[in-house]
Amino acid sequence: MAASNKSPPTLRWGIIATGQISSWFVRDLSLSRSDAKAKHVIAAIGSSSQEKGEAFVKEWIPKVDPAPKVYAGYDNIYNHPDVDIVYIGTPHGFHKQNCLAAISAGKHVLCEKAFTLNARDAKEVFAAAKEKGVFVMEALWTRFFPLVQELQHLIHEEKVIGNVHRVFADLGLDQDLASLGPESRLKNPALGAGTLLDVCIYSLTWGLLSLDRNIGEAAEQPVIKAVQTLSDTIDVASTVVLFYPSTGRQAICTSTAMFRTPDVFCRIEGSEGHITVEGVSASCPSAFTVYSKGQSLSEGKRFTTPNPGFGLFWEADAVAEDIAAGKKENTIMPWAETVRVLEILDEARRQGGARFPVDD
Ligand SMILES: NC(=O)C1=CN([C@@H]2O[C@H](COP(=O)(O)OP(=O)(O)OC[C@H]3O[C@@H](n4cnc5c(N)ncnc54)[C@H](OP(=O)(O)O)[C@@H]3O)[C@@H](O)[C@H]2O)C=CC1
Ligand SMILES: O=C1OC[C@@H](O)[C@H](O)[C@H]1O
Repeated sequence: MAASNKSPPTLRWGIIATGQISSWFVRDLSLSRSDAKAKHVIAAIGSSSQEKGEAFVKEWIPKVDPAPKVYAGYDNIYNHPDVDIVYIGTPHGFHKQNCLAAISAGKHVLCEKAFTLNARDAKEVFAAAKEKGVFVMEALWTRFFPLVQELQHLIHEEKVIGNVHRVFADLGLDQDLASLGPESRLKNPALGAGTLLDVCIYSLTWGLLSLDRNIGEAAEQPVIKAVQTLSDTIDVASTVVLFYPSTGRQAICTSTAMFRTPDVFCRIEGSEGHITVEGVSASCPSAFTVYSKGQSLSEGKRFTTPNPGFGLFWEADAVAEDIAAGKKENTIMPWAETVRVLEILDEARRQGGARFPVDD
């Protein structure tokens, strides 16, 4: 095949919010990578205050040249002439309004997980995006890790462990919620607090991706069984069981705010063996090991791929390629998949009892 001489696309980002995930995201955008599939320009940053925005640039991307323009408030980002796409790193409860504002200004959007507080709101955002003709994606970064792509290939195409029948996936954090004020995004139900939207979404991702090669509308819809441990109205622990009646396969997807999950956070069991997945958390896998039936711990085959940053640049590259190709949604995280996952989360909260004011 002839080598392509097309240069990688350039995407100009406007960042709203300067919290933890935005800091990781801009750091990853600014990485120098020989295999980058896109050139990322951090054009502008919007924060609750000018000082906070400037401190963020100084701390996280001091060497980016030219330095991004910093603004107090988010409106300047939505309307910025040098911004192609708005990255939304606010708490869950603001995602819908931030997305709608960016879309209304004609910008593409990459919005952090959980995309909205419920499936109804996500559908509203996608309807607005469709009408405006812009690209929108939920930043479910884990799905874009080459390691996760490789794992899906080995499970579903090569069937390295035969037929998968059971999955355990956990994301637990020791969050010391008692020390946080009621306004914290981890405590305030109006912001979508609770482990379900914050971290169980990753455990669910492992269950869904391991048990079905299809996503979105093509996926088999599992039966959902859920329980939640509540503190006031937010969940401090959730267990969501996915049950696929066609074959009886099941996933046990869990989260907690009271205990940090050890490195091995997921086990995928099949008729011919099993796979363990490890990493700092289910959001950020670093390796997996495939064991054929009967193999001991030392006999498994370990897979790993280098991650020179936090691992957020893979989704950013995918977005840039999609936008350059004129696409409005991404095939790894299409709109229907975001809605499907939120419908599962809605059902888990209906059964488990966690409520958000927006539900009423
Ligand atoms: N932390 C993580 O590891 C990851 C988080 N995410 C997702 O990213 C989103 C943000 O999470 P994270 O970065 O941890 O959150 P942080 O609390 O660290 O940051 C959120 C930022 O949102 C802005 N903001 C606007 N209004 C409010 C408000 N009322 N309360 C708090 N913050 C507000 C603030 O930025 P400013 O003052 O600049 O406007 C704030 O710094 C969530 O959807 C989360 O699920 C995704 C992957 C990983
Ligand atoms: O997405 C996330 O992953 C890691 C957690 O620390 C964080 O609370 C969450 O938002």
